[in-house]
Amino acid sequence: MNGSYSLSGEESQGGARLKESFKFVSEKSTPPSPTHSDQIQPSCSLSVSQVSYSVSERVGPWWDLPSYRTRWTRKILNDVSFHVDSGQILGILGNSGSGKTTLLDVISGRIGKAGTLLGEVFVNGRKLKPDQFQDCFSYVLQSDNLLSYLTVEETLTFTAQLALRRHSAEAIRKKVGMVMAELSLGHVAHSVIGGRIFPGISGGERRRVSIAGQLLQDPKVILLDEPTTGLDSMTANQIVVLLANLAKRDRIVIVTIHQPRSELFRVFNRIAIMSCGELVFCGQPGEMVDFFSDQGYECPDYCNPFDIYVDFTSVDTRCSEREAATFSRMHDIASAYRTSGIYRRMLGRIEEACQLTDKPSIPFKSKESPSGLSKLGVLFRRTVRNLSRDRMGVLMRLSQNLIYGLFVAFFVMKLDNDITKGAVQDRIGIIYQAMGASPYTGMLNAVALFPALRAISDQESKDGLYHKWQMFLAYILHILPFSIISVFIFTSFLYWTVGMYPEVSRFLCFTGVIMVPHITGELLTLVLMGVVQDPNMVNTGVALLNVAGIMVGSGFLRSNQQMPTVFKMLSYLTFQKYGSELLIVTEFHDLNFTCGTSPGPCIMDNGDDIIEQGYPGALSRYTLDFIMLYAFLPALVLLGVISFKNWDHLTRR
Ligand SMILES: Nc1ncnc2c1ncn2[C@@H]1O[C@H](COP(=O)(O)OP(=O)(O)OP(=O)(O)O)[C@@H](O)[C@H]1O
Repeated sequence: MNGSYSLSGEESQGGARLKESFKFVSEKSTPPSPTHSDQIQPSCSLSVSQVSYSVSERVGPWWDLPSYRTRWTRKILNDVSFHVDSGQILGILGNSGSGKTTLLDVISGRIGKAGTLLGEVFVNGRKLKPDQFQDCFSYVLQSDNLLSYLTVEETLTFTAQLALRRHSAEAIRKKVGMVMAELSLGHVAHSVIGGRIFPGISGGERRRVSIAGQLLQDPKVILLDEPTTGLDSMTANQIVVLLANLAKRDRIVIVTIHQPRSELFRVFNRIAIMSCGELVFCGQPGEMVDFFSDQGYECPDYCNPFDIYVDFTSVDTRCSEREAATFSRMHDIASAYRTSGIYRRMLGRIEEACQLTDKPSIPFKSKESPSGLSKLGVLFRRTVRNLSRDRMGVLMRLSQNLIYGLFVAFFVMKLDNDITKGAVQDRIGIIYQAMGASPYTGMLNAVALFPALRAISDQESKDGLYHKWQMFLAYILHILPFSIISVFIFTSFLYWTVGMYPEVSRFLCFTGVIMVPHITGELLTLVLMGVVQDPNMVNTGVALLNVAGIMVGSGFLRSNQQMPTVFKMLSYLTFQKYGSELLIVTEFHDLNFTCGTSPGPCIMDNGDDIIEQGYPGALSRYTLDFIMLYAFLPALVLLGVISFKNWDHLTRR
């Protein structure tokens, strides 16, 4: 080879050196000199030493019982070690499933407890304790979790308010301005992020906002999982160059990347290649060319070295012969790397960092987190601002109960006091509908709005900004005014249109009762979302619970006195029992009926007879029923806090 790699664009200092190193390959000359960043005394170092991660998996699917019962241990990471200093950007390459994300999860301390983790992570030669990972690394996930209706500046300002306590509003504004300038976001500062159904900033800008959110806490080590996925090649390049510039400002940047363009070869200070959970190479770009050439795997002219070296080290599983051959090649390359000077030098640097007598302290992210109450306030304001800008969402929220009320009113028209004209049946029908349907509207709201917020809180809670239960509480606080107004609109229309008991105090009681099933439907959905990820499953669960509650508790399908004891006992656990009893009393107490033109006395001429027949003693339990009904709200809030607080600890993989 005659040093003929086609690296287009103007040559930087590193680029010139790189070209040289390509020539070295063909001439089998001395290894390349260290890069500029290697010569500066680093202020921070990250060493990953002999990290292995394995999980125990079932061999077959659940419908094949014998294999399902058998387990095998799968090694996802195998003895991975590397060392990076501040000022450097490390690019981790590898084919899909090679373990790149798992490696970042391990480094950032987010791997969970499902598998067995061996090895150590050192920062500045100091071994990190489990509770220190979160405070040390910033992690930008593959997908951007941002609130669609906020502007770029608002997004970053709220993040800053969650992360930084001792900063005044002016200091936060300055900090946000600086970070936006660093990431070239000034021109979109007042643009909304955007979502699936309305346009906002571009994909590349969204990525930069995600990165900017992390920079607000001044991390020394930033990990990014495939930040260029889904971006066009030019934008992807710009992102990597930007990350390299971030690294130059005394940070460590580690980035996993698929198919980088060949120009980026000179941008990375270190390149690692992963295959089947092993680090088959980790070194400087020039060293990589030399190493692969020495093994007999030269990169042909005009080819992208990234693609070629990843291909050489990937295992092709399309057929068993190819798999055996490519696995053996990968194994040979990995073994050669482990016996190479590059690997020895890297181990030497880890040892050096760990043996320093005067080790610098661990550079934690800015930990001036505000008090729990302040965080709740920021989360509440952020949620309100985001959701209140969703015009359709707000309109639907406020009108959904009313639309439902229109159906009922149109169907019933006007209530009569004549028993022969359905005076009792129509009233019970309306009460049944109002009790039975209100939880569903609440449930639909939660399923439509909460998953996006939960995704954000998943990420931000792992970043240490707040706890998930705080986001849950902020969401509940934000729904209260909406729920109150929406139910009030519904009951005002229905109550007076169909002609229920014409007394304002009873109307208010009716509204007060209907409020609870509506909010309970939403709360129950949120509580289940704390433990179940799939919103469809939550939907089904809440719907079934509501059906069961109305069946057992309301007394409409079967009289409470006739129910078997077990159902009677269960009915006390349903809000429908207290709500239905209250609505029956509110409507029927002291209501006089007529019996049309039939001769003789009415079988029932007062609503109190209905109450005594179906709900004996309900009149005297009126206040107690109200207390019991409203007790469901704090109980569910408490359950939600517990579920959001604890479920993660139990289920983290
Ligand atoms: N907890 C787990 N249990 C079982 N298998 C797992 C677990 N975590 C990861 N894996 C498996 O480990 C392998 C590596 O996954 P990982 O996501 O780290 O790969 P990757 O290199 O990031 O892939 P991609 O580039 O496609 O994102 C995959 O085959 C994945 O299915």
